[in-house]
Amino acid sequence: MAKPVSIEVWNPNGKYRVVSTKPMPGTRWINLLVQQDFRVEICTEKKTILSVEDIIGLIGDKCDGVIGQLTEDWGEVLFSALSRAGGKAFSNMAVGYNNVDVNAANKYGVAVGNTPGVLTETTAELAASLSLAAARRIVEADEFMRAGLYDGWLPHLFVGNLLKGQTVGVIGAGRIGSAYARMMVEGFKMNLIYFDLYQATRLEKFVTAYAEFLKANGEQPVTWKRAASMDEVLQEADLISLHPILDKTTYHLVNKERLSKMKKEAILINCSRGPVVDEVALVEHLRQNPMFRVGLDVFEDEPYMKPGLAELKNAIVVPHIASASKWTREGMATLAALNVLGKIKGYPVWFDANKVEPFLNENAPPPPASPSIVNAKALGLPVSKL
Ligand SMILES: NC(=O)c1ccc[n+]([C@@H]2O[C@H](COP(=O)([O-])OP(=O)(O)OC[C@H]3O[C@@H](n4cnc5c(N)ncnc54)[C@H](O)[C@@H]3O)[C@@H](O)[C@H]2O)c1
Ligand SMILES: O=C(O)[C@H](O)CO
Repeated sequence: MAKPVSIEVWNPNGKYRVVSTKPMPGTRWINLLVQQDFRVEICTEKKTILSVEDIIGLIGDKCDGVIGQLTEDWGEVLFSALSRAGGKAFSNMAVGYNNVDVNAANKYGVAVGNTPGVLTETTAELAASLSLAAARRIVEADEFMRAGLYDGWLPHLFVGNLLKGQTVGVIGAGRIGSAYARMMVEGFKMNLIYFDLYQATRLEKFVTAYAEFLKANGEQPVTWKRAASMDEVLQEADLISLHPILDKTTYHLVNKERLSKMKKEAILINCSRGPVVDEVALVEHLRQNPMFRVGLDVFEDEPYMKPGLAELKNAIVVPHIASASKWTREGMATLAALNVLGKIKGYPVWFDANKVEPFLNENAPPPPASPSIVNAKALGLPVSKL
């Protein structure tokens, strides 16, 4: 028997019932649902990570849709509970959906939404921040100052790496990986090497055009290369940032063997998902190679870190905040709510999940569509022609 959980209710007499497993930033997402006759229930439980049992309690006997979080285990048990309650729609408030068993959702005919398009630049900016912080040893230097250890300028004090002219490696050059690559190439004039299963044509065109611009201005042009293998990136790059999705093919993509292929003074950044890196092997590698540095936003067993990581000076660790800008988080909440709203109202799926601007315009009603449903094809859902 599921325990009762505390909730906040908006529009108690609404025709449709939608549950959000967490309070989400902004109020637009609530207003949009309320305007369309939805009763909105928001779980206000203090506990950060809700269990499957907690969520079954929230779903109850009648529930049309749920907005959930990447910390929750959306599998067979939850989708069957949602389906029994008459539910048709679920949306993660996240672009990544490795916490969702999409096959189970398909089995119960539940649409699964995610929130691409609003996280790209914000997440890439955090990866760039970690890159600079690691290259210039900013966290170590900050701790040193606060500890009262600074007693005057010294030629060797906190010497780090110059990024200009070095090579940035991107593994997974999709939306975020490409945005990060552009920032590092354009901002710091780094050369690019990337590995992805698909060609990043727009990124390649951008770097080519930027190289021509630099050359025309009498500056050293930047270069780019699509690597034939991931190992090529590991061997050649001075700074490597991981941006693939997490699935069976990317689990422990960076392991002991691959770490050993990287330059001794390389920097590794992970703003994708923790299990993409074998964190035990990483801790050992950081111990053995004090000049190797990492910047991590995500961890293998979140919210925990593997033993030893927290003590290492050559690691910068932040708590999964890559998407934490106000605009992005409010946008994620809006897109997640509209995914669920659209499916329940019988709207089609938006024609391009990467072009979500019309849904974010606060001065106009959103298009009558679900912005991004990952199993639209499997469920045979119609696509908007707008
Ligand atoms: N830390 C955070 O807060 C945060 C924020 C946003 C996204 N993310 C994570 O970042 C991921 C990527 O987001 P995105 O919007 O750029 O997605 P995306 O789908 O646009 O890009 C992912 C890229 O990874 C590539 N890829 C897949 N398997 C690969 C493999 N085996 N080797 C190399 N490349 C591979 C794909 O071809 C694709 O180009 C999300 O799935 C999510 O897990 C994390
Ligand atoms: O996948 C996502 O959207 C992120 O991890 C949230 O920050």
